[in-house]
Amino acid sequence: MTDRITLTQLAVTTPHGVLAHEKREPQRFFVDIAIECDLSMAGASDDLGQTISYADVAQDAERILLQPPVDLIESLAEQIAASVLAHPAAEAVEVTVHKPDAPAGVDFSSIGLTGPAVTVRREQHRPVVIALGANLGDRVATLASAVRALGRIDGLELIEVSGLFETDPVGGPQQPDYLNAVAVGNSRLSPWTLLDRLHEIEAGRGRTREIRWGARTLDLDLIQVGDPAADTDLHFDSGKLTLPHPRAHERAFVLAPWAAADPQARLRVGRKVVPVAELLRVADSSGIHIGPQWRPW
Ligand SMILES: Nc1ncnc2c1ncn2[C@@H]1O[C@H](COP(=O)(O)OP(=O)(O)OP(=O)(O)O)[C@@H](O)[C@H]1O
Ligand SMILES: Nc1nc2c(c(=O)[nH]1)N=C(CO)CN2
Repeated sequence: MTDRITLTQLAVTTPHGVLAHEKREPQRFFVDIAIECDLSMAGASDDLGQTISYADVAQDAERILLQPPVDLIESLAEQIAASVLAHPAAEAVEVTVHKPDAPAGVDFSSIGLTGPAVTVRREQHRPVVIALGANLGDRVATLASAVRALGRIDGLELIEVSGLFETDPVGGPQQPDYLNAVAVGNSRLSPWTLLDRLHEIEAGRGRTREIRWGARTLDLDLIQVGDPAADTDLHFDSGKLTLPHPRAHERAFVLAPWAAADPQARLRVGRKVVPVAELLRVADSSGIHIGPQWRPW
């Protein structure tokens, strides 16, 4: 991603350093932050909710600099990078912490921002769960080509794809049976960017949206982003995207392939984090059957 939000030379005078006197006597620190994220949606919508507020980033960084003294500017840079990556839209961040007045036993030029500095670059790396479904056309061929397309998304790394499940349609008008599967992986993309990529893959395989829960050549849903067991999962409703997927917890056609792809998987349901295998035990699985064999990747 080439779009960037940058904050340059955030200035804080505060005590940090290895030497005892540095922990008592405040000195100047300057921080540069460059965030890689997709700004096209916010650029089109003029909506702060679709980007990252630079004020939030700056205030978080200042709070980290004002914490009780630490030894290393590496530690400050790492903490600031982590605070930026907590924003859903951040794909990567570069943080530089300058310590121009550091006691190093030598002189640095007095022109410009000189002296020691460290730079760290950290990338987003969130677990993602994607559900696949098809009930029109050559279902196996479409789902296999969708998995290959997922594998080509820059910023998404697939780890496992479940077997196929033949499932009775749930909701909507009378329609053919579905084949369902679930793919799990890791992604550095923002969830909105990833959803856009899923919609492109659907559109490329003849997906149209006329009737809610109607028959479709391909459906790709984003089920979960982040890890609820580590409390790093994203949970919000932004209109265009709700996470986790609001109906996943009760859909055996999602839970069965998900548990097959990742037997340890967990899902946030309201305030609880519940094993997917447990949700599957209580879901109505009467219309779920093992589907045809496949090796999609
Ligand atoms: N987690 C999500 N995954 C996919 N789409 C979502 C999600 N949250 C919200 N949406 C929105 O829902 C809209 C409708 O999606 P879609 O046509 O795939 O629904 P559906 O598959 O018929 O029904 P369901 O949402 O119950 O699975 C999408 O355009 C998308 O913006
Ligand atoms: N069996 C089955 N039923 C559904 C499915 C699906 O993928 N499989 N998807 C729906 C809307 O996403 C609605 N109903």
